Amino acid sequence: MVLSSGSPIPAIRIGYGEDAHRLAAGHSLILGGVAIPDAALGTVAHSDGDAVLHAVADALLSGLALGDIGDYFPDTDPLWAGLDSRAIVGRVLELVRERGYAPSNIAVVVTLDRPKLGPLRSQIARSVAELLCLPESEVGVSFKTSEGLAPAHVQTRATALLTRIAD
Ligand SMILES: Nc1ccn([C@@H]2O[C@H](COP(=O)(O)O)[C@@H](O)[C@H]2O)c(=O)n1
Ligand SMILES: C[C@@]1(CO)OP(=O)(O)OP(=O)(O)OC[C@H]1O
Repeated sequence: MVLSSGSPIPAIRIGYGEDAHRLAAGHSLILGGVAIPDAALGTVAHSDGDAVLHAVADALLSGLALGDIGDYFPDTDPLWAGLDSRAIVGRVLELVRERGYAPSNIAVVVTLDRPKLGPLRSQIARSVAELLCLPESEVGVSFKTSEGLAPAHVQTRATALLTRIAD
């Protein structure tokens, strides 16, 4: 199979996504589909504010030049208020598969000062992996602090490797 340009359809494609949310008291903190216990601050967002899943979804979309989640779930649409971000990933996975690709592995970096997330690494990786129908071993999750530079802020970055599964 070739593209209209005459180039072969790529067997693998790389995607990259980011997200950031302000943190405030009285909001929940959900990362990768996991509700973080004992978080003093949570994300201020239109949806459930899951910055890990937003970055992962954007990474998948960008790998196929399909825009970003705001194109599919505008934050001006009341329909998406409080949206469970697992639904965003589910829809994005459908779009990826419709184009003949599937995610092979994902790497996520979360920059957050508190709480310490290391003890939840496996739970978050497993949750993201389940959403993408991947083994846990294919989802890498790293945590960083901002060294106190952004204590009321969560920042996420994700890369996705997409592999062609159909012509
Ligand atoms: N919310 C976080 C942030 C970081 N960690 C872990 O702490 C270690 C040191 O982080 P630095 O930003 O100071 O390099 C690192 O091993 C992180 O995994 C964490 O568990 N939770
Ligand atoms: C998820 C959406 C839609 O509810 O809103 P937010 O929760 O504010 O999150 P953001 O990362 O700004 O992505 C835009 C929107 O698609």
